[in-house]
Amino acid sequence: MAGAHDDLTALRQHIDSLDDQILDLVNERARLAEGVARAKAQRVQAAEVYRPEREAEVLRRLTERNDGPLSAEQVTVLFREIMSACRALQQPLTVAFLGPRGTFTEEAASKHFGHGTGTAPLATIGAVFREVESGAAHYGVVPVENSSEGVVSHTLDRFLDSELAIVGEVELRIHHALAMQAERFTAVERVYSHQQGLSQCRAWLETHLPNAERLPVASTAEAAQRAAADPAAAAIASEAAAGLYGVPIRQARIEDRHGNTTRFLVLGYRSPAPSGRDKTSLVVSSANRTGLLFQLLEPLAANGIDMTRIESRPSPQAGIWEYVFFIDVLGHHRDPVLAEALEQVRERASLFRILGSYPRAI
Ligand SMILES: O=C(O)C(=O)C[C@]1(C(=O)O)C=C[C@@H](O)C=C1
Repeated sequence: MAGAHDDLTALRQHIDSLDDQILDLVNERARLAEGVARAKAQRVQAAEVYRPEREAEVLRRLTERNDGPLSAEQVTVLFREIMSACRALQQPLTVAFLGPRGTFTEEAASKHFGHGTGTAPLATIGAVFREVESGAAHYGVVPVENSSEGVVSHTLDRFLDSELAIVGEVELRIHHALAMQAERFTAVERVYSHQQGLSQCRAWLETHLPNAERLPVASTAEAAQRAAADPAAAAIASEAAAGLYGVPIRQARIEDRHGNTTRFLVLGYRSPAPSGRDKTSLVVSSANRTGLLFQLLEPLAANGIDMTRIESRPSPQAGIWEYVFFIDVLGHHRDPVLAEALEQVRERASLFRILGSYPRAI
């Protein structure tokens, strides 16, 4: 036994000595980041602290170099937090998100910006846009689509009358938990969640709570708040929301589909420089005519551009049955081939706006 104890002591001493080195190195890195901030401040043009393209480059380089035992995901989480702390030394940033606290959007904002960034919950998607437009927040995070439930149309529509750019995207695996005060499912008379939460757990609810009333509310976090106040209610929410509002989790991971993922957009003023693996979002429209969509998209196909998404929405200005198309393609709008293809689309469209080029989600 004495041998095992000695081993443990020696291992911990070794860990202590590595921790000392890590601490010194992280502080040395932070001093360099402060130097970067001073260098940026001397340039009139590019004074922005947050550089999504540089952060993406750092994370990609390190995950490629990593050969474990830490996973690529763990390395990403660690280095996002290191950069978040370095960024906070340069300038404290505020990120508005679709609240209240405990929403998946808050989780997406923390995943992307790390915990060194201040976050502010806003009640609606429109309010997140306004908070960034007014300068009250530096950036905003809003949901845009879910892998099982489709697009969040309000987010797309809001871009039609906003000057804001897309500066990033975040993908988050969504795990829903059933949280409630009661210990037995038979005590549950109603289940609260966001409409998407109720839909994403439909089969589970049919099996386990067939008789409970399903009540959609504004967010999964609000559902957790309601379950905290009502002993006959359950909430479908994140484990974080259940913990935050003090509602016991009775079953974790009740979503019907295991790959359930939501994509969020990061809103800001200026979209970043190329990172090498980017996506570009645009909105286009034109007077309705035969073959319109084909004509608008033809330059993308002809130039070998990969389209990852297209959504059509009724145009708010034009007559009925006129549409605007929200399109995502791979590449940065400054890449010569994509720039040429986009120019050809612009010539064919009556409405054409690049919403932003930004690093693909990591
Ligand atoms: O390289 C920069 O521009 C920095 O400001 C440094 C740093 C980093 O910590 O690596 C911090 C903030 C930026 O978003 C990108 C990277």
